[in-house]
Amino acid sequence: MLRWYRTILPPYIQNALNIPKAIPEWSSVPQHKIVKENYEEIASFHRDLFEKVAHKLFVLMSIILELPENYLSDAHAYDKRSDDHLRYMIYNVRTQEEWDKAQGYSKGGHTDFGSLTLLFSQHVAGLQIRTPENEWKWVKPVEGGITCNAADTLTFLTKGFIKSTVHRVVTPPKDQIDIARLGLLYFVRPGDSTIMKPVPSPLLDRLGLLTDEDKDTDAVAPTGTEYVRARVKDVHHKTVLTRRENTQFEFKGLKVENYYA
Ligand SMILES: O=C(O)CCC(=O)C(=O)O
Ligand SMILES: [Fe+2]
Repeated sequence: MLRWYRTILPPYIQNALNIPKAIPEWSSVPQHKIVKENYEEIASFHRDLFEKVAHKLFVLMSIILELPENYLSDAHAYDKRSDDHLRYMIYNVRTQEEWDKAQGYSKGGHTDFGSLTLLFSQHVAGLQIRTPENEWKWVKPVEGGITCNAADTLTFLTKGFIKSTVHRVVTPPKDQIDIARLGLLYFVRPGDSTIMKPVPSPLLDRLGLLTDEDKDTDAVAPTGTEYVRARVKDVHHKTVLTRRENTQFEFKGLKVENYYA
């Protein structure tokens, strides 16, 4: 589970350290020395992030969806087994030529795989989001702020009512190009006990978004963990990157657009 791994870019360009949730199920996952030495602080920060930020956002969304207010938070509960993780990610200093190479794969943007991504504000610009009008906009750093991206499993659970943010990381402005860009992110994902069926929201029903199959409590669907792992495998576990812009990824009826590689 602990992975220094390549995301969609070559390792000289970008490295990530993933730290799974601090729950007994993941206690035997090997830890990097720096994580071991600071684990108490990391573990309480991890849980706080869920309880003080993600939980509240889920409550707001549940209220909007006219569901019991803990509905979405329970579906992503911190104590339940799921592949949530904190990620330290560094974009090493690179030349314009290296940025160009990397952006060949990332310029179309992407959506995140889980339900919510919390990104701690940092001062090296790079993150952009795509507006509904298909324009790219810089995400401005907000001192002490957290940028929150809605992601694909939340889109599935709400039948597209909450839409994944399409985003990308581009070359920082000229005066920041020689500064390494270190980010801290928290990925919230549905786990083993969350079945990937649309939520029974009266609002979604009134909007005509729920089909008879969506409302059939006996209909079979993958768990959050199954879906997320299939998606991770499709994007990250490869030795050769192939262009997949304008294609779709589909797993057991759950479909998303590939905007990049
Ligand atoms: O580094 C960033 O600002 C965003 C990274 C990102 O989009 C991701 O890891 O999914
Ligand atoms: Fe992302």
